[in-house]
Amino acid sequence: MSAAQPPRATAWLVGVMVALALFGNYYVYDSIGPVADLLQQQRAFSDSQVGLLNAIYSLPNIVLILVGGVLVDRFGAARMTLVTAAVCLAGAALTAFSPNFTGMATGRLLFGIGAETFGIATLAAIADYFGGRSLAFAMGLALAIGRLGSFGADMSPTWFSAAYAQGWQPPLVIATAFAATSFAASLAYWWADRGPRKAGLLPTGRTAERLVWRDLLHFGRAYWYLLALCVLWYSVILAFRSTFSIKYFQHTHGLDLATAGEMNSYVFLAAVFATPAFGWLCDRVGRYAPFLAFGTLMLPIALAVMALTGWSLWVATVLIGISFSLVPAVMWPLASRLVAPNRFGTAIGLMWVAQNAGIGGANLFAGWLNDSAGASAANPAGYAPMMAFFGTASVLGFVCALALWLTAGRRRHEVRAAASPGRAAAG
Ligand SMILES: N[C@@H](Cc1c[nH]cn1)C(=O)NCC(=O)O
Repeated sequence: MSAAQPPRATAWLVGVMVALALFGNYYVYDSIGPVADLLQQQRAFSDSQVGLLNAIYSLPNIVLILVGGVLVDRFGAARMTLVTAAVCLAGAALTAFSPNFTGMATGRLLFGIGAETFGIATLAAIADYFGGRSLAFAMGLALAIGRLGSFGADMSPTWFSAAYAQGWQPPLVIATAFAATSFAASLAYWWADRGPRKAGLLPTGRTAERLVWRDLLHFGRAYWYLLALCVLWYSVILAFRSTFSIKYFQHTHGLDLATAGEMNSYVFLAAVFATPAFGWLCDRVGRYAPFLAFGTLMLPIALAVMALTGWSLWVATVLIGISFSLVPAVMWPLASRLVAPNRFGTAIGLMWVAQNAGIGGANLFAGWLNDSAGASAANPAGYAPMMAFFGTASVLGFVCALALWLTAGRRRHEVRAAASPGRAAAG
């Protein structure tokens, strides 16, 4: 980090541009769930095909996200944000305008190739401008605006009901317009970044984020618990919330599309406010692992409430909302405490590789389970295997959180790690 920093006003301007770019990107990410039922009715897509439209986002990133991190280090956050936003826009357009499933799937593939590296580039952008001052809060806020995009996608059947009345395509054209907004914001960020970068006010190289291949697997036990938890928790929450939950609410709880989308969206809306608030709270209290364990426990309880009781969907929605706000708010700062600072990039890259494999696999497996059991409005019991799968994975995630707590998350570990980041890895 250079001693001089960009002016605060410039930092916040860049923060706003990056947050806007994330908003559009997360809207597109979550744009498939609301049209899942329409794709089945109008284009006769199976659940496996719908699952594949989201899985194919994750699958290339099992490898590419490692390359993406290196490219961000080499070419800088602004350029990579711009380039990847353009790739995402092309992918969203291809998804919306393709006449067949293969074209749509190719569009989602392209979007996925751009979007995960875009995620790293935007984190790096915030680190460039807020390193050493309000970094966690700024990252929490940017993530929160991204969640607002996910909320918008879920609310879209209500907000853009006329578009949905015309069929599956107009909602995806709207998603393309949001991808264009994301590209425009990335362009504005790239433009605003030129001055401070030329003036030498930004880091010239992020060696701490560079991948060191020979060190790739040399992390402490606690890190591996966190990685396993990241895979299990994100696989359940994203495969369920972003792909199958709206359909599940429609078919098993008798909600119409707009109400099901709204119900799903409240999880994201809660996260908009709660994610930065929980991050702030953990920083104040100085404890992470207990909050993480609590957040992960909420997920299996929510799934059990949905699958096994006749309770209002509100109960499960509140529980998932807590989990979805708390776990990401704690996971990324905790990761920085579990590994040495100069290996943080490698650690996140590896976590996202495994996370993408998990999300892709969970989407495919859940779609296959639904198809095999004939899950539909006429056969709501057919969703039971999918819920059992998600329930089991989320319980295993909680077990990993407990193991992490015992290994490196006791008060003495966390106090020591605060004094010297990365030391908890030894615990
Ligand atoms: N690797 C991303 C996956 C993602 C989730 N939503 C959009 N992309 C990630 O983990 N991001 C952090 C997050 O919690 O959104």
